[in-house]
Parts: sequence; C-alpha cells; structure tokens
Amino acid sequence: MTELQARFRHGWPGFTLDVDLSMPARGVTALFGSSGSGKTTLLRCIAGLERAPLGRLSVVGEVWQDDRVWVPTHRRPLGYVFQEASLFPHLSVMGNLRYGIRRSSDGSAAALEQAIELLGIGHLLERKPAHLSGGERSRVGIARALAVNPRVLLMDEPLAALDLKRKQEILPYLKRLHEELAIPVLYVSHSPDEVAQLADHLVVLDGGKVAAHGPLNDVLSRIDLPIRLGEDVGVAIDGTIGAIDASWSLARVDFVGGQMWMRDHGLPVRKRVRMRVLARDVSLATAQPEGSSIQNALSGRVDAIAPDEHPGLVLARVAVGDTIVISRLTKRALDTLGIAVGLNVWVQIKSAAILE
Ligand SMILES: Nc1ncnc2c1ncn2[C@@H]1O[C@H](COP(=O)(O)OP(=O)(O)OP(=O)(O)O)[C@@H](O)[C@H]1O
Repeated sequence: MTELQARFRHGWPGFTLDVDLSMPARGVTALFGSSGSGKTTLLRCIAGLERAPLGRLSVVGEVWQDDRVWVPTHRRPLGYVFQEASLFPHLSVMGNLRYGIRRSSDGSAAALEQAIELLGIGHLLERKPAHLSGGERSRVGIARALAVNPRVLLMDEPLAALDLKRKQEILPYLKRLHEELAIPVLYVSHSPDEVAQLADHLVVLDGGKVAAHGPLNDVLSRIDLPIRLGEDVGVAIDGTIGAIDASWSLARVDFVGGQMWMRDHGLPVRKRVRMRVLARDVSLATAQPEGSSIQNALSGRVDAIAPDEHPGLVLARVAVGDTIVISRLTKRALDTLGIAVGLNVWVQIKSAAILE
C-alpha cells in the first residue's frame, strides 16, 4: 500500500464530512472547494486533531487510525502549515526551526538542511521573526514543518494571508517542493490559479463530500461539476518547449495531441512546462480559420457540452488528440454554428499562460 488512504465520516449539526479517498504517495494533491465544504476538517482528521468515529487512515503503508489503532497527533510524523506562520518572536529563525525538531522524534540534521535549502532561507537563520517579510515568514513556517522529516505535509491555504506580490515570491518555492519532495502534500486552496500551478491531483469537496477526484486535468476538464470556477474555468496542459523562434520571440510548446506557439519567456528547449488555458480564451470554428490573428488553431472533436453559470453561455469540451480543452461560447454561437457532441471543429486559442 503506497498511497494515502483516508475514510472519514465526521461532523456537527448541519455539516458532515463524508469522504473515502486514495491520494498519491507523492506530488501535490489540492483540496479545493467553497468555504465550508470541509477542507480544513479533512486536514484536521488526517492530523488527528479531529477523531472521526470508525475512520480509517493509512499514510504510505502505515496505519494511523482504524478500529483498533489511534496514533495521537504528536506521534504522527506530519508537517502542518497554516495561513499564518506562528513563529516564536523571541527565537531566531534557526531557533524556531530547532524548536519544531526537538518536539519530534523524526527530525534530522539532513532534513533541516534540506528544508533550509528548499525554502531558500539560509541567509535568514539569525534573524528574529519581527525582521522578516510576510513571504519570508511563510517560507520559514514551511521549512519548520519540513524540518521534522514528515511523512505527509498538510498545507492549509499557506498563501491566503499574503498579497499578490508576496504570493508570486513564494510560489517558486512551493513549485520546488512539488518537484523535489518524495512525500504526499495536501494543499488546501481557494484559488484555481494556485491549484493549476501546483497540483498534480485535485480533490473537489462540496458540502463535505467528494464531488470529483483524480489527476489535475481530468478534474479541471470536467464541465459537469456542481462547483463552478466562473471566469477561471479552464484546463492545465503539460508539455515541453519544442522550439524557439527567436526572430519573433515565440516558443513552441509541444503536448500530447498538438503544439502551440506562445510568447517566449526564455525557457530552454526540452524544458517541461504547464500551460493554463482558460475557457474564455478558446473559441471554436467549424472550418479551418484563415486570416485570423489567433495563430494557434488545433483540430479537435467536441465531446461534451454543458451549461455555464451565465444563461447566455455554454461550455464545450473538445478533445484535441488526447488533450482536452474547454471553450466557453455563447448559446447563440453554438446554435448558429450547429456545434454538437461529435462534431469536428477547429479550436482557436487566443492566449495561454505558461506556468513553469
Ligand atoms: N469544531 C466545529 N464545531 C462545529 N462546526 C464546525 C467546527 N469546525 C468546522 N465546523 C463547520 O464545519 C463546516 C466545514 O468547515 P471547514 O473549516 O472544514 O470548511 P473549509 O472548506 O475549510 O472552509 P474555508 O474554506 O472557509 O476554510 C463549516 O460549516 C464549519 O462552520
């Protein structure tokens, strides 16, 4: 058994968390859902801060809860990162990191060193928390959680308290965690953008239940989910930089089923990238577009159509080879062009963001 398996039924009057999930043993699983959907309650059950009767939890082969076993929180080798990193003001950064380790049996000098390196805080070790920026404090908070050499890292909206600039500053470090940590990371977020940048897997919670669960793009490309992302509906496509056209400052991203030209961000050929393609930036045509300023036209087939939040709009799911994109179009366009499931169409992608 190599993954994280969690089965809990737990709640209060008016709310029940009712989940039975298997999450991968490494990589970032994002827990996404509206306020009150049970994301924090699920993390707290995993941490042992809530005790769901008849619950079952095993983390990478080790049982932390079942009918007979209950490992108390302080014996669970886990890191928990909250919105606000509550550091001890009288201790230096190093003192704060060491304090976390002393309380755990699993912390090791190697884990501490790796955490300091991963979060890029080596130059801050002697500082007191009062002399750190919000972003630096968050990085120290994450390093402290990692220094105990956890078997799972739980992160509850670690960026929520930061402004946009600080978020941008810290995201590269979170991406490194995603690439370099060999443990499962459960990451609660309200932000579809953050989820698209960081997650490999996505769990969508709705009213305490799992509305969808699976590899990131399988879930993002579902257009039938009750939870709607509004302007943020879209997919994340993994690919590699296939070529650079220096004369036009463009980079070609190759993915399963096609290629797209995008603005060149100086990334080298063969670099793996993730593209975020929002449904509002994707239009459909029934004939191959000519004389269009939109350079990325891909041939695909409509495989589902669903209503959008707005009564005048619909979402169409299109398979471009093995890659799914979503287009948001008006009902009138759908009707006029005769777009229906099974129709071959041209997909025009006006813009896409490269998420390294
Ligand atoms: N100890 C508690 N006693 C009673 N109700 C609680 C308790 N903890 C949470 N709740 C309720 O359970 C529901 C789920 O809360 P939870 O914090 O898990 O949601 P969430 O998805 O993390 O929300 P948010 O995104 O706002 O943080 C909410 O309705 C909340 O008010």
